[in-house]
Amino acid sequence: MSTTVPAPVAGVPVGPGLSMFDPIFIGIDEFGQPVYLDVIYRNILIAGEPGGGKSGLVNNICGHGVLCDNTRLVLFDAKLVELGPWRDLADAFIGPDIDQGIDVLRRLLVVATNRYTWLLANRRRKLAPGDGMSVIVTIIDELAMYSTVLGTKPQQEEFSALLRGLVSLGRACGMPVVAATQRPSWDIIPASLRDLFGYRAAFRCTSLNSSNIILGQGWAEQGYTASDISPTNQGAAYLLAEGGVPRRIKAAYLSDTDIYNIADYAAWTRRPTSTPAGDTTGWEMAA
Ligand SMILES: Nc1ncnc2c1ncn2[C@@H]1O[C@H](COP(=O)(O)OP(=O)(O)OP(=O)(O)O)[C@@H](O)[C@H]1O
Repeated sequence: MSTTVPAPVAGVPVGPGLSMFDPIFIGIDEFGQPVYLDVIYRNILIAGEPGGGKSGLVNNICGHGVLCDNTRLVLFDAKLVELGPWRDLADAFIGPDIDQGIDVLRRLLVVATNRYTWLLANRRRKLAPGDGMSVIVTIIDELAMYSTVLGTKPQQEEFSALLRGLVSLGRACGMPVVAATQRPSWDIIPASLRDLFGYRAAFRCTSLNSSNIILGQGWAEQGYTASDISPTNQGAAYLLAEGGVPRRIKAAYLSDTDIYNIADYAAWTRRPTSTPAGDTTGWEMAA
């Protein structure tokens, strides 16, 4: 009897695909226990002063997302380099172009409406894993660039209104939003927008007020303030999950090399293995 050893390339094992319906590992709490997020039905607001470690949390979510077989990413990064490593894996990558940002948000709202029409027709109120529809995660790194810096005032207002619409609509139809900003101020994060985020992560802030703007009014007075995080403790944050109490966490850190390694591996797992039917583009299939 002879045995055949498969060629190394043919034998590369593909790990079981992750799912956006799985909890996402993002780091540890102050007792060393692992911390997970359920991003699928909750939007996430991430804010804190520059250099506090926000991009670590954002990259943990991107890293999980690209390794999922049922997940599409839509990335907004006016600085290009923060989310740039994931750009080839995204349905859309929007740089410092507010017109493109507005177009993509409008398209996402159409997709969200289509999904609700489908849910209604199927007597359902939210998307479930067996529905066969992809999860579309929109990630915005530096929200303030689109809402206060790029474009004209009417464009910024339109961007903010569309984003508010997506944050309101997205969670039950499998289209969560992750938004990060280094400017925790009322003009960037009004309470009406903040309260639509089921998760809020406050990285180091300079004042109690900034921390309250992220987590919600009154938390600093109860002892939960990101202004007590040391400037040298990058990656530490208070994480508030809807209905809970803020929890001190330390986000897992991915170096640039780790990020590119994950992105390369994800590109390999997502490589086309057969010709798609017709001429449907990935973006159209997202609906
Ligand atoms: N979880 C972490 N553990 C250890 N070091 C970290 C962690 N997160 C960040 N750092 C360190 O802090 C530096 C700044 O972090 P990062 O760029 O994530 O901050 P940021 O809040 O995203 O800043 P910006 O607002 O300027 O984008 C990193 O280059 C890294 O050296």
